[in-house]
Amino acid sequence: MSMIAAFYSGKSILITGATGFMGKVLMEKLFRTSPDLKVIYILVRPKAGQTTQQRVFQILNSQLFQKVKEVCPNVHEKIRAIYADLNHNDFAISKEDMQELLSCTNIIFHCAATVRFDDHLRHAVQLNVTATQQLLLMASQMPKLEAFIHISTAFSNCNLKHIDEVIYPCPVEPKKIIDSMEWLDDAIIDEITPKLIGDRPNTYTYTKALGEMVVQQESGNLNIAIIRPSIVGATWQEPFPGWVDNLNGPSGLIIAAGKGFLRSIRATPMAVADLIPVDTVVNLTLAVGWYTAVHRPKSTLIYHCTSGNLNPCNWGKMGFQVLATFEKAPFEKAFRRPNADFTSNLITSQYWNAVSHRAPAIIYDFYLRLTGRKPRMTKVMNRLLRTVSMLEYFVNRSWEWSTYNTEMLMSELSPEDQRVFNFDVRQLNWLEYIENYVLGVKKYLLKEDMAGIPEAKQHLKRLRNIHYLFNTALFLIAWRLLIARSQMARNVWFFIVSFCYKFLSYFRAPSTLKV
Ligand SMILES: CCCCCCCCCCCCCCCCCCCCCC(=O)SCCNC(=O)CCNC(=O)[C@H](O)C(C)(C)COP(=O)(O)OP(=O)(O)OC[C@H]1O[C@@H](n2cnc3c(N)ncnc32)[C@H](O)[C@@H]1OP(=O)(O)O
Ligand SMILES: NC(=O)C1=CN([C@@H]2O[C@H](COP(=O)(O)OP(=O)(O)OC[C@H]3O[C@@H](n4cnc5c(N)ncnc54)[C@H](OP(=O)(O)O)[C@@H]3O)[C@@H](O)[C@H]2O)C=CC1
Repeated sequence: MSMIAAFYSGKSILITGATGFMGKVLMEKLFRTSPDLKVIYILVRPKAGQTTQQRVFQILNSQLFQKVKEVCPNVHEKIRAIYADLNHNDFAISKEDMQELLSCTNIIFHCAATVRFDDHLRHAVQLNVTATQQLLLMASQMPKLEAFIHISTAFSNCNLKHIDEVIYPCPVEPKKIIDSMEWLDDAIIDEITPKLIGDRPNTYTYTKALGEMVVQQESGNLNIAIIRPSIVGATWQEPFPGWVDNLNGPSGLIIAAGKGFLRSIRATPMAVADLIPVDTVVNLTLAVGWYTAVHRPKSTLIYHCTSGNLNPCNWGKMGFQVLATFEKAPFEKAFRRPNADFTSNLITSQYWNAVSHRAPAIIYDFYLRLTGRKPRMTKVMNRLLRTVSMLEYFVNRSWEWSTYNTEMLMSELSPEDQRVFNFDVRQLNWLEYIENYVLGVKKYLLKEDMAGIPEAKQHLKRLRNIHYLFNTALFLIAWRLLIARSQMARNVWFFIVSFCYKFLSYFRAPSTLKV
C-alpha cells in the first residue's frame, strides 16, 4: 500500500489554481490514487461566460478525468468549488465558505499565479506576492492545517547560473513593494519596473522570487515547502502520455512550427532544454505534501523539480525530434512545410525572420488581397515573433539547479511510493517523451484526428511542389532582370550557354563518327 496515497485519504485539501494546467493534473492524481479523500476545495473564479460550477463540470467531463470516474464515481461530490478571485484583497470569498475553509482544511497546494511574462507589475505583484501573503494569513488561522505547499518556479532566480535549494533575497523587501503598489500610479510603476526586476528578464520571474520571500518571512509556525519546477511540459505517463491543455512553454511553439509559421528561432542548440513533465511535478508535489506533514522538517525545504542535472536534453535534440514527429504525423492545413533552424547568431536570426517569416506573410497577405479577402498573416506573424522574442531568453542559456532535497525525498519513499509517485526523471526517454508531446499537442490542443494524417501528408506534398515552383519562378525572374541590366551577367550567361553548347557538341561528334 502506498503511504502517500493513504496519507491523503480522509483529508480536506485546498487547491488554488486548480483550473490551470498543473492544478488539473494535481486534482486528477489525488482522486485517482486517494479516492477516499474527504474533499478537495478549489478556489475558482467565473471565466469566459462560465460560472464556477460550469467550469468544474467541464474539467470533470474532460478526457483527463476519465480514469478518475472509474476509480472514484462520486468525484462530483468530493469537489467543492469556492467562488474566489485572488485579485481581491480578501479573495472575495463568502463568510460561510471562509469559515468552512478555515475550520476544515488539512493541506494547501498553492498553484495559482499569473504566468504571463509581460504582465503589468501591479497585477503580477497582486497575484504572485500579495495573494500568497493573504493565503498564508488564512493558513495561519487553520487549526487542522498539516502542510502548506507553495509552487514557485526554477526560474525565480534565473539571474544566477547555479541555483541551490535556498531562497535568494531580492534587494527590495516584498512588503515595501506590496505597499508601494497601493499608492504608485501605473506610469511610475512602468518607469521603475526595469530597475526593480534588475537582471531578471520579466515581471513573472521577479514576482515569483518575491513570492518565495513572502513564504519565508510569513511562515510563522506553519509547515511549509516550496517546489520549483522548470519548464512544465505535457504528461509523461499519467493518466496517459502527451496530455497538455495550454500554449505555455514549448507547446505554443510546437504548434507554430508544426503549422509552418515558425521555421527558425534564435536558440542555442547545445543549451539545456530543462523540461519537466507535468505528472512528474505533480508526483513530487504530493510526495512533498506527505513528507512535510508527516516529518515536519525544522525549516522550509525547497525542492527543485528539474531535469538538466539528472537527465539532460538540449534544444537541438528536442527540435530534431519535434521535426521527426511532424514527418510521421503532420499537423493539418499547414501554412508552410515545417522546419526547425536553431541559430544563436542575432544577425542570422534577423535574416531568417525577414526571409522565412515576414516575407511569406507579406506575400500571403498580398494573395489574400488579390482574392478579395482580408489580409491577416502579417499581424499573426508579428504577434508570434513577439512571443518568440520573450521566450528567447530561456533557450539561449543553461542553468544548474542542485537537487539534494529532491533526491533526499526520493530515498525516503518506499519502493511502492517510488513507483506510484514516480518523480525520478532519470527514467525518462526524451525521444519517446517528445514524440508523445507533439502527438498530444495535435490531439488535445489542436483537436486533430489521427485519421487525417494521410490528407495532411498530401497537403505537405502540395506545399513542397508550390515551394519548388515558386523558387524556380523567382530564380528565372531574378536572372532575367539581372541579364537585362548588367553586362557582366550577360557575359556570364553567354559563357555558360556557349560552354554547354561546346560540351554537347563534343559528345555528339564521336557518336556521329561511329555511325
Ligand atoms: C524553428 C522552431 C522550431 C521549434 C520546434 C519546437 C521545439 C521547441 C522549441 C523550444 C522553445 C521552447 C521555449 C520554452 C521557453 C519557456 C520558458 C519558460 C520558463 C518559465 C517557466 C515558468 O515558470 S511559467 C510558465 C511559462 N509561461 C509562459 O509560457 C507564458 C508565456 N506567454 C506569455 O507571457 C504571453 O502569452 C505572451 C507571450 C506575452 C503573449 O501575450 P499577448 O498578450 O500578446 O497574447 P496572448 O497571451 O493573448 O497570446 C497571443 C497569441 O499567442 C499565443 N501564445 C501564447 N503563448 C504562446 C507560446 N508560448 N507560444 C506560442 N504561442 C503562444 C496565444 O495562444 C495567442 O494566440 P491567438 O492570438 O491565436 O489567440
Ligand atoms: N507552466 C509552467 O511551465 C510552469 C509553471 N510554474 C508554476 O506552476 C503554477 C501553476 O502553473 P500553470 O498551471 O502552468 O499555470 P496556469 O496559467 O495554467 O494556471 C494558473 C491558475 O491560476 C489561477 N488564477 C490566476 N489568476 C487568478 C485569480 N485572480 N483568481 C483565482 N485564480 C486565479 C488560474 O485560474 P483561471 O483558470 O481562472 O485563469 C489558473 O487556475 C504557477 O504557480 C506557476 O508559476 C512553474 C514553473 C513552470
